[in-house]
Amino acid sequence: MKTIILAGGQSRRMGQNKSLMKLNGIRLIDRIIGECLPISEKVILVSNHDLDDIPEEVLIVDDLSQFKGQGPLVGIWTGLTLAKEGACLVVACDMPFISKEIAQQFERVMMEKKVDAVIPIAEGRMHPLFAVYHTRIKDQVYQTLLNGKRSVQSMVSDIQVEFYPMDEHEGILWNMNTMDDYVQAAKMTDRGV
Ligand SMILES: Nc1nc2c(ncn2[C@@H]2O[C@H](COP(=O)(O)OP(=O)(O)OP(=O)(O)O)[C@@H](O)[C@H]2O)c(=O)[nH]1
Repeated sequence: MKTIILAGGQSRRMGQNKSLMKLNGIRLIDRIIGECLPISEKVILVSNHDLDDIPEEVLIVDDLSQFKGQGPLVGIWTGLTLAKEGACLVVACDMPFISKEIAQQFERVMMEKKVDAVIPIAEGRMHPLFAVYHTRIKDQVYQTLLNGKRSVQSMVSDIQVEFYPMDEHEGILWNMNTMDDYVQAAKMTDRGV
């Protein structure tokens, strides 16, 4: 499996680049790369920002196309295009507690059910920014962007999706948008920030 890490957002609600904030002394982006590298034949980091000290095996790119910076769906399309073939784990850089074992589970389900995507669902809400997508949907994603739609949810209705229930592991899907979220995330780790 390949991995696409989305880190090209503006972090307006946080007021600073979320991917560089530290938990347990480790930048969020490094936590995510560290979790994904062992299960990935290739890691594509779609960032739009200057990032230092990223492992050399990670491919760092900006969003491709005229839609650069217009949301996570643009980053997904960029990653799927560069990945070329096969299953791709998509991960947002603001999800500190993602699990490589669960990601591998998504991939297994994709193979078994022969679907375009496996997306976790918890308490009735889907979490499309920690999910596995097949590269074969990239033209549909581009068409969604051309149609003026930017939400990942709007693309999901056009593809074959298997939803993966995660009510018991909801913490894995937790994401950080605000300073309050960051304080809470720090409490959930051993040594805080
Ligand atoms: N490549 C890429 N990633 C993006 C883009 N917009 C958001 N992301 C990433 O998608 C994930 C979810 O982003 P959001 O929290 O919705 O948006 P954000 O811009 O980071 O934050 P806000 O400005 O507070 O909405 C994060 O990992 C972002 O870095 C984009 O235009 N391109």
